[in-house]
Amino acid sequence: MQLAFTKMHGAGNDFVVLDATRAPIALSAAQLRLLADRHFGVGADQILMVEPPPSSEVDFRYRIFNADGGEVEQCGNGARCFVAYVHGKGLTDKRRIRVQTLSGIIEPELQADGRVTVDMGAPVFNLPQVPFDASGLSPRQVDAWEQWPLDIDGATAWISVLSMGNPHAVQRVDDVDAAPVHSDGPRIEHHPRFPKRVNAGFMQIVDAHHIRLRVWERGAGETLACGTGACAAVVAGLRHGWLRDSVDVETRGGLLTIAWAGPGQPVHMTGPAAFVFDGLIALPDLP
Ligand SMILES: N[C@@H](CCC[C@H](N)C(=O)O)C(=O)O
Repeated sequence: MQLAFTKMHGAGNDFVVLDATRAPIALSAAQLRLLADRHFGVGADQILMVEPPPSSEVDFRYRIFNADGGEVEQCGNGARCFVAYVHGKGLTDKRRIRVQTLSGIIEPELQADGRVTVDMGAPVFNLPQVPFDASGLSPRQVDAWEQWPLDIDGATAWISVLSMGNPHAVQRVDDVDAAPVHSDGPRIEHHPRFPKRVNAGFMQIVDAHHIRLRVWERGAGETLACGTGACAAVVAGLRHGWLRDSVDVETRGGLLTIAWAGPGQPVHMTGPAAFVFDGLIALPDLP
């Protein structure tokens, strides 16, 4: 099968974007893994599939697959690239778009400077909905919100747990460059208390409007930026009283700005979306 694709990135979180608006594209998990493979395929953290709207309520459907081939609910950097893609490829001339994702409707908007702002919806704190199994654990209160003790091979990491449509465990660290992202990240991702696995964020507070963040992503490993991870970290920092209003999130791939007005309110994320190249790949049949 010859497959046309576009390579994009949002703050270094990179994507293979596929246009399934004219004809459906069905790929096996093995084919998705090959597309994402940096040696044998195109290379990407996630594959994004642009599809026709499932109802008149929305303009498009957008599906997200991690590099490991698993379909997931939400992707913040992907949402920005999605908007730049449908606009750049002439699939719509609307600058504000309503998009159906696996975890609900989001509303991204293309700004005049080329950046994209996304209404990511309200964060979810209900633990079974994340999902996180807190049975038998005693939380500690940090300002308005609790942190949970997560046992990692006998050591305790204090984590803030929430969903941005997808699951996140955020911990505060003194120095993000020295954080155990590659050792603890996979342990947290696969921790039995997270039945659907989890994205593990490591956040250094610089000041009340500036954090540095690294994220070990479920199904992709450490990425240069994670949009939902940035939203989750800022929401945690605001609820714990470490941050104020609008916060710049410095990632290894670029800057994201996150604003949140409090529980029940949507999180707004602003950041870049960039085209890299268009291509064609011969994809073998892989069950
Ligand atoms: N890169 C993303 C998140 C992609 C999905 C995530 N790895 C998950 O499994 O939930 C972002 O920018 O939000």
